Amino acid sequence: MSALALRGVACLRGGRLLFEGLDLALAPGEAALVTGPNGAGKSSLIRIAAGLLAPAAGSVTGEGARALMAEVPALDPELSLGAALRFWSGIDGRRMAVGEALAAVNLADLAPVPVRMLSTGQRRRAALARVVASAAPVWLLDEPANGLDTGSVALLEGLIARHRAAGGIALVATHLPIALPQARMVAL
Ligand SMILES: Nc1ncnc2c1ncn2[C@@H]1O[C@H](COP(=O)(O)OP(=O)(O)OP(=O)(O)O)[C@@H](O)[C@H]1O
Repeated sequence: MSALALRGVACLRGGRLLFEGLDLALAPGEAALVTGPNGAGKSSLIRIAAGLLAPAAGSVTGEGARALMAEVPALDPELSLGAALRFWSGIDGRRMAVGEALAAVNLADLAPVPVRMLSTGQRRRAALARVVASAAPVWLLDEPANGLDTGSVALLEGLIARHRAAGGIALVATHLPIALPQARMVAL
């Protein structure tokens, strides 16, 4: 089961109120697209939903594990891509999921290559593989399309669609166009 609900959420950063009174309820299969100009608070909202940043007001509740794809992928640059992903999936008890996740983002061939040698778009897809491997029902994606070419954006859209079709939830912050059919729009 998956669910994510934000009620009356306000965000204060560095003494500035970025937004307030934000309500959003996502049920299984639903998605929301968070948009807004630079500095509007998109990343902050994703961090609030992840439980990494406390809202100044309101609450975040939900059901199911949440997987965060942050702007900087937390993958050890010195490890091979496969080993770096297995570190995290091992913590989730899902080491076996790495091969399938790498194939899902078209990076299977690069599993032996050190993370530091990956290109910008490959790093982004590697971060996505970490989310896929987690099998968490709630995906929190911060600028997932940054650095992706057209084909990789289509791949990202397909993975989100597959995740939703399986009952997952996606909260996506982006300043680039991403096709998320019937997504709620959250304009900051
Ligand atoms: N740790 C912090 N302390 C104080 N202010 C911060 C902190 N982190 C971010 N901010 C400020 O909060 C505001 C919102 O930042 P955030 O990264 O959430 O915006 P964003 O909408 O994701 O922007 P962008 O489109 O540029 O990525 C910015 O003005 C930023 O300077």
